[in-house]
Amino acid sequence: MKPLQSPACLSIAGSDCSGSAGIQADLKVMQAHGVYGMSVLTALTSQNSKGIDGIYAVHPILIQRQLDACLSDIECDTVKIGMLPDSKSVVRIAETLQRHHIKNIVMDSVIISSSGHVMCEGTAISATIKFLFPHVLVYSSNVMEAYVLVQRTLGHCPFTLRSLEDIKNLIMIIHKAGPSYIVLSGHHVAYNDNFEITSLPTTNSFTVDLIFDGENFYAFQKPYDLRHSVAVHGTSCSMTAAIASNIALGKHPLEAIQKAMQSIECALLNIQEESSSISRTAQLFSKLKPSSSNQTITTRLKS
Ligand SMILES: Cc1ncc(COP(=O)(O)O)c(N)n1
Repeated sequence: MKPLQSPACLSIAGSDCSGSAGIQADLKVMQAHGVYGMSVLTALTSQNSKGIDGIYAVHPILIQRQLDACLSDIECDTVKIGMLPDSKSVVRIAETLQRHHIKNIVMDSVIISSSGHVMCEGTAISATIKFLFPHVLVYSSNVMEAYVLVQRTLGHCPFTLRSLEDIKNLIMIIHKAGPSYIVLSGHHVAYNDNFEITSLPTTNSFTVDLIFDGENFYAFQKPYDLRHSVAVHGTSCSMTAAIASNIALGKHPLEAIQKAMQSIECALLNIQEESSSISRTAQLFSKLKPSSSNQTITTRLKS
């Protein structure tokens, strides 16, 4: 049988020893998409579904060496970036990705975990905006982290978030900092019929996920569901890894984002059905698209 040439994705992220977020989630999602996954570890964490109790950052030089080891050897179609613990790592990563002419960068801002733990130094956020954002193709975030990012970009957020229009303005500010496509998950923000944010959701309230491509907004409205208002551990990592995998498979960024959103929706529905067990979004990807194939998969080595 002729070997199948597999697209390759590199994840730059922290380790979640419990296997739900970070590098471990990314590799599971890439595998489920039939994409060859590589990993550059930025930090070790001790965590599980209940919370994080330790973070140990990898030295920036070792981060750079991991990157060079992968990128000098294997053709890489997409790079996915997650947890970046400090500014020195950000600068090294930005410099190394440019040196290797990496074009498709998909970024998830890992600022505060779903369990409420701070995941990076404040200076890492500023360095990300300055050194990485100008090269980012797709930036994926939730409303809260996007707000923190805008505060860091401008020194303050010039408006209070009261309506969907305010959220769109937030996205426009981020777009000016570099990313070509922005996807903002709004699962924990409830709107009323006038598209105003409400802190007292009713059965008529709804949520909106937004995509911006530099010209148009694409809004995906769905009923507000209290169960979705609490982020499931590892969902944002899985979403970004799915976008990166879809782009590696040759999809246009808009299609890649929408496909990833649909996969996450399906995964979250499965989680509701499996309410007695621990929810792992990344694991549920394997149910959506089994990657079992007897064919040999090869990666393209650099000459
Ligand atoms: C290594 C690592 N990277 C990212 C997250 C964020 O994921 P979540 O917000 O779902 O906890 C995490 N908890 N751990």
